[in-house]
Amino acid sequence: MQNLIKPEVPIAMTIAGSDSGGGAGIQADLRTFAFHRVHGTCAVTCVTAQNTLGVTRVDALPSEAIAAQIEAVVSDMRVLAIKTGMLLSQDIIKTVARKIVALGFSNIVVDPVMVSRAGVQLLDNDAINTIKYALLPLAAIATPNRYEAQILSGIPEITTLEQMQAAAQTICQLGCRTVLVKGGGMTGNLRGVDVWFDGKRLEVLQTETVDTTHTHGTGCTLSAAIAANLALGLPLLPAVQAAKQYVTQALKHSLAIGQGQGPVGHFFALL
Ligand SMILES: Nc1ncnc2c1ncn2[C@@H]1O[C@H](COP(=O)(O)OP(=O)(O)OP(=O)(O)O)[C@@H](O)[C@H]1O
Ligand SMILES: Cc1ncc(COP(=O)(O)O)c(N)n1
Repeated sequence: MQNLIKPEVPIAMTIAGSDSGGGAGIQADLRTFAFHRVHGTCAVTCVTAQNTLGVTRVDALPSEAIAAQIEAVVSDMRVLAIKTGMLLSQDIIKTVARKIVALGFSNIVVDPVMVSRAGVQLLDNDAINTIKYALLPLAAIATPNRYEAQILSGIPEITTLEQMQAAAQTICQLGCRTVLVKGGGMTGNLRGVDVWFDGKRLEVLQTETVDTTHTHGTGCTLSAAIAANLALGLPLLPAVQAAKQYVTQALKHSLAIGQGQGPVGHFFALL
């Protein structure tokens, strides 16, 4: 039988939390990597008890356990891109940042998970500052949502395209190579419009607005798809553009499962 997995299959890693409901976090990231034919590895940072209605409990793993997972993978496999997701505590963020520095990785996608789409702050202020000053400067791209962009840029309320663009420019000054301010949480005709900035060039990324409430996991899926595309060798902007197309398709095939916000459909091409 033909061996379908090529020995040179690209490898990516997600450093993120587990979502028991399977819609976001590690579960969404690994499905996204698989869709892109990228071998997915992971370091689990925390375990959430979560479903389509929300999170009922979060348990963090010890920082040493997270560092050991990263070490086990990178000491054995050639990881080409990493994405970070829910890092939960200042201690975990510092551990992950130290590991990234020590390994000298550059294809780092930082999804600065701090505030849910509903606007609920998930991290304390010390942890937020550590993301801002220790992790973001290591990022090839940071992907804040509307609320995270408000915190990172200091713009109190982002409601217009001009404010998204100003936020992207300010966040870039924190030291990340590029930034994508995501517009899933915007309203009206800005819903689903993202702004990308690389220090010089501002791009507005728009596909189509998908009219669905089943949007759980869009942020995780987008950042994982960017990491997969970087592992596949795409330059930054094309990696983001392709990832946005993927999320749009996944949203169009989102799953109306559970009683709340269902997840996006990662494997639409197989349906
Ligand atoms: N209804 C939609 N139609 C089209 N694109 C969307 C829609 N909702 C979100 N997106 C896109 O999904 C991607 C993720 O952005 P979003 O702002 O939803 O991130 P997030 O808030 O981190 O995600 P989550 O809601 O999962 O926490 C962005 O590219 C955004 O434009
Ligand atoms: C474990 C975990 N990580 C991240 C998110 C946010 O996900 P998203 O912003 O994609 O909805 C989540 N709900 N659960």
